[in-house]
Amino acid sequence: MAGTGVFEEIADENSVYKFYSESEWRKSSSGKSVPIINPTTRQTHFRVQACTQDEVNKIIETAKTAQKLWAKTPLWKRAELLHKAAAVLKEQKVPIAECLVKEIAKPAKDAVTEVVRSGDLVSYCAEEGVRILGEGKFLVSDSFPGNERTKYCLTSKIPLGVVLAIPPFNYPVNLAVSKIAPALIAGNSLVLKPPTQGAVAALHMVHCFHLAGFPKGLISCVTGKGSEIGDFLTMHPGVNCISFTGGDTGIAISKKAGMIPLQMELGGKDACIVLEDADLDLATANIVKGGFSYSGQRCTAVKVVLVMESVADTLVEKVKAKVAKLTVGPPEDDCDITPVVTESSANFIEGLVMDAKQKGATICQEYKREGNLIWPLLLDHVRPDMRIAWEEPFGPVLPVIRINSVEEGVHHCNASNFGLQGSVFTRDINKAILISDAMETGTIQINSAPARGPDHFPFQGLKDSGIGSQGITNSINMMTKIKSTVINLPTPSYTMG
Ligand SMILES: NC(=O)C1=CN([C@@H]2O[C@H](COP(=O)(O)OP(=O)(O)OC[C@H]3O[C@@H](n4cnc5c(N)ncnc54)[C@H](OP(=O)(O)O)[C@@H]3O)[C@@H](O)[C@H]2O)C=CC1
Ligand SMILES: O=C(O)[C@H](O)COP(=O)(O)O
Repeated sequence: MAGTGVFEEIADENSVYKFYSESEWRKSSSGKSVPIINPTTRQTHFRVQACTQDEVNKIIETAKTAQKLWAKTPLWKRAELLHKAAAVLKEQKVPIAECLVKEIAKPAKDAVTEVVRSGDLVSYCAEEGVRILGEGKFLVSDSFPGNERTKYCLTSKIPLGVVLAIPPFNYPVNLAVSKIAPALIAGNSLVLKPPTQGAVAALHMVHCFHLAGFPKGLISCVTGKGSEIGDFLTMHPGVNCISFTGGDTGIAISKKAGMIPLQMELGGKDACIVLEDADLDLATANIVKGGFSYSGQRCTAVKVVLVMESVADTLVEKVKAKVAKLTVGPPEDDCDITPVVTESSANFIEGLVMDAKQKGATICQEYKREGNLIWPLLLDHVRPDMRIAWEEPFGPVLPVIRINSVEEGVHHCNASNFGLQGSVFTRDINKAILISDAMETGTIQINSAPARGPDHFPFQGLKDSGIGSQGITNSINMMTKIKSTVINLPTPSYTMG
């Protein structure tokens, strides 16, 4: 149960969750709180502190001081603490998962999986950090024209300072630790601003790091609405790096942030191209899993199917049959399709469906909605003049566009503003490689649905889908800077010479 057991101290007497600063759980001096609406009941389920700008200033000041000491902490000790945090996180998977169920309507089993995956991510990050941060480069000067061998250059990776982490609602724990763990192992301090929906699960996760015993001020968590404190945080002169996952907000942040490294993982319109020679059962299974798991609220969800006309009828029939078997209902019952995160999301999704219906798309199932719960829907014969051909619903609604050539499919994919992932189903590996090379996205999956994981794989988006690359190794590298030390010799020196 939230706010009990080891988590007792993180909520106040009115069950308002506190924010985390200087290794203590605190109430905001604003005296205000932000409600978290349960997507299923549409009632306020939790409240978190609405932090003030002064509290943010204090947190960043403390983070700066803490980072200086942390950078002097041996790498193996940093790793040891991360391993401890990972263990506590996994031990506490049940209460944290309960929060995910109530705050973001994540199906019960997936909620537990998110927490366990997060613990594994933290441990892997500790191990990877020990390996890659312990290595540097050694360069000699005589490889560049005109130089003798008089200079030895040693490079190492140094921390950036204070890293600001802003994850989205759909993975408030996993996409938080995917920023926290690399930042910490690399010697940075970390300020987390969790999504409002998902903030309480994130606060529980932060408490696991607290219980692991990280030094005072190294990790902080500030809560409040992104629209109210977001700009203050992202434009704060004390922040040295921003790692953000979310929607278009990230584009706005990248325009406002100062001259600091940015890691942005934004939206996607992941296309799934199905060729005539595809294994249609395999494609069907992946389209349904990829399109409808967590009700389509994944940046890597299959968001448009581009199928060759000759196999389209068969594929659509197979997908329809599988969609009919999806269970729909509350996350507590571990249903496949659960309410989408907010009423405004549900309204947005409905708008896309109505636009497509009005313009002549074939609605394969009856459109049904109760509150935030939208029944899974397949839209066939979608054309490029329909909004759903281009916009991401972030809901259980999947458009199918019938194509007459591979080029048509690749063209549709590349005409999108997004470029996160894509997938292609074919038995011809040569064709698959050519299509993969032609698709302008950060990753192409051959014969499988798009996915971020396993979490050590590089994960990146082109165009409006992001800046930089994630994945454990890339995130650690991104949260460091190269420093060189050059040894200048009085005379040229050649090994064995
Ligand atoms: N590429 C990827 O890896 C992923 C991309 N996404 C994309 O994210 C979107 C859905 O997630 P959602 O959480 O709604 O995305 P948002 O962009 O609305 O929010 C993401 C985070 O930004 C915060 N935020 C809001 N306004 C500001 C601001 N002005 N300054 C700083 N932070 C701010 C939010 O806080 P608050 O909740 O308080 O508003 C939240 O923590 C979809 O478009 C989806 O495609 C989602 C997951 C992964
Ligand atoms: O936020 C998202 O949607 C993810 O980054 C996708 O992760 P997944 O592919 O592992 O679900």
